[in-house]
Amino acid sequence: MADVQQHQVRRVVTRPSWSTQQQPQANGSPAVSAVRRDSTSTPVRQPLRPVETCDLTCKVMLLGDSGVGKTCLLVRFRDGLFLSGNFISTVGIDFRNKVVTVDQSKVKLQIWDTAGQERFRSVTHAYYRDAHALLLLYDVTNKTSFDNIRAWLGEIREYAQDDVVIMLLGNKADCGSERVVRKEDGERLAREYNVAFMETSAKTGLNVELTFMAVARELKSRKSGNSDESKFNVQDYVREQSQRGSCPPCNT
Ligand SMILES: Nc1nc2c(ncn2[C@@H]2O[C@H](COP(=O)(O)OP(=O)(O)OP(=O)(O)O)[C@@H](O)[C@H]2O)c(=O)[nH]1
Repeated sequence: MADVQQHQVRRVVTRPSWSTQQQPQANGSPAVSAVRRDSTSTPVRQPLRPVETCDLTCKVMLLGDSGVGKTCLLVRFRDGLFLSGNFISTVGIDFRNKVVTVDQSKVKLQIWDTAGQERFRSVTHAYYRDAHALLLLYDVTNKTSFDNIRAWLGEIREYAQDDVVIMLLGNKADCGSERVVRKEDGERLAREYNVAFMETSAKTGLNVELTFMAVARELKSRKSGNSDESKFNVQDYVREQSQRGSCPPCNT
């Protein structure tokens, strides 16, 4: 699978960093106050922000060729920003958390941003097995990134759990005149592999919330095993919501 772009600079080197400081306390109680000393050495009590407790933690991985927009999609979802300008390629793997609310339940999404470059593939493979959901991106302005999707799905079959939730995303949908992959081609490929499909834009925010909320809903319904909720189907949900043309309310 060829890397599709050359890059100027490297993003900060990141390593798999499962920091316990970002986890809620085991007993769910709020964190205690910390003591800060000011310039006169008088102790000043500073309340720490309460640690948010969650009903469910899901590991979501972003996959796809280098340059398709994985980091931008994550940043758009988590911070509501678009990283334009020079493309800085991810090195290795990194993760960010975001808590969303699904039907009164707090779902923590641990979103792993992987390097798309081939030389990091062996590093990222090691993380597939733990993932509950995989967002597989191609760039609608880059045919090679689309053609490589079959190879990515092969790797997913090899390294991920059989029941992992997979969503195929055609990113950069805002690039009208540069588009070389038609939406119908993405839909057809998704149907062939029986995975959910959406076109997204990290630049405009198109379908970004919807993507992550659909994943959170699917994983929550699987976890709950509740007869009504277990009827939830991520593909139907995505289809319905995209036809409505708007994102459902998502409380973050
Ligand atoms: N127009 C447009 N540009 C985008 C979009 N998403 C990302 N880009 C641009 O595409 C380039 C690559 O984006 P990244 O998010 O760094 O790509 P990546 O998939 O994380 O790349 P690697 O870290 O190398 O795997 C950047 O210059 C972004 O500004 C989008 O939705 N629309």
